[in-house]
Amino acid sequence: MKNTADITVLGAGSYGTALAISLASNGHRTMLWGHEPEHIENLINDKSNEAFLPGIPLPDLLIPEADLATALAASNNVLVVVPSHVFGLVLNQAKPLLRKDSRIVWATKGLEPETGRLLQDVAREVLGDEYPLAVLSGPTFAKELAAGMPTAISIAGTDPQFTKDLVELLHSPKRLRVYANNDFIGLQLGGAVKNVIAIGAGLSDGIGFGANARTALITRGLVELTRLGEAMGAQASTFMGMAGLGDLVLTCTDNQSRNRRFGLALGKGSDVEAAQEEIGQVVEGYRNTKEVYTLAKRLGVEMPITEQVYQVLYKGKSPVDAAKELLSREQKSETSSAE
Ligand SMILES: NC(=O)C1=CN([C@@H]2O[C@H](COP(=O)(O)OP(=O)(O)OC[C@H]3O[C@@H](n4cnc5c(N)ncnc54)[C@H](OP(=O)(O)O)[C@@H]3O)[C@@H](O)[C@H]2O)C=CC1
Ligand SMILES: O=C(CO)COP(=O)(O)O
Repeated sequence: MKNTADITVLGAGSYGTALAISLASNGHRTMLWGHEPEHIENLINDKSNEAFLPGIPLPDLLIPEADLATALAASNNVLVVVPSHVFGLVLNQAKPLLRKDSRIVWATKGLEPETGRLLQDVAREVLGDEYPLAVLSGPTFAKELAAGMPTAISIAGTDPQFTKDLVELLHSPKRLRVYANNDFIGLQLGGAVKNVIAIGAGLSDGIGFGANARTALITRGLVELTRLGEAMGAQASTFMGMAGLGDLVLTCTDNQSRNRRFGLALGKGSDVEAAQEEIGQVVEGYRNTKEVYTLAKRLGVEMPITEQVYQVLYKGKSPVDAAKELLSREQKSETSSAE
């Protein structure tokens, strides 16, 4: 009993801990693995994750664990919540330790660094075809989820039984509403592209533009995301849900979003390094902008907001010039799908 769990979470940062708190609060024994033994020691001693979610108590059913083998042996349900740039690395570490009946779900939002591949492709390459896979995506700030504030999220995967079991584990009538979705690609893509658009919204607000500009960025960001999604085989309707419109509105409008705060700092004149340092946690959109931009170019998909965010982050363009360029684009029809 001591070393068994209903689910194991890999990644003891803000979101991994928030999801583990949520699962344990639902009455499920939840093991939370982190790669830094000292950090895990602190979780055990403090009964909270002071580094990432200060002041929020860890439920008794949440068991911090520093040994990856122990964590993976404890349960067949494995929820990966590490940043996208170490997603492949962590899966490679996990692979020899997985159980035969392991099932893998991730809440990581992003694409593989450099290649821009979806995380499902990384998972398949590392783990082969035998393990059921799933993804969680949607508008969920870790702090609110951990505090038990009402939240809704979407889930999709390769195996209907796994998806159903995950809904059972995560769903809570009081705190967390979980929507099953059948668009595995769309949910992954929504979580990656919204990071880029949130940086764009932050840039716009940082420059001093107002609600009109922010809302236009959200709306046209949704159009870009949908275009890219359709080119990759996702369903357009997915992007009107939690993982599209939902996450865009959340991260483009609220300063809990690190991507938005990163954009804000740049719009106010900080350089990339200083802005990242100021935030001190993962800013997925920084890397993801390059990957989404490259992916869009490869597929011939027009993504003007992503293109301008890319120019600011990687080509030294000033945020004001990027905004001017977006505004001075040729006239378009809003209703034509090609525009
Ligand atoms: N926070 C949020 O509100 C939400 C986050 N997400 C997504 O969840 C993912 C994780 O983000 P989040 O928890 O917020 O990030 P944080 O920056 O809060 O935490 C990241 C955690 O990952 C750990 N980590 C880094 N490298 C490794 C590694 N090689 N092996 C194991 N662990 C590692 C970090 O450890 P260390 O501190 O030692 O580097 C840290 O504990 C991201 O893809 C993010 O987009 C999705 C929805 C909401
Ligand atoms: O994904 C998130 C909310 O859904 C968290 O957003 P940030 O990574 O921008 O903080």
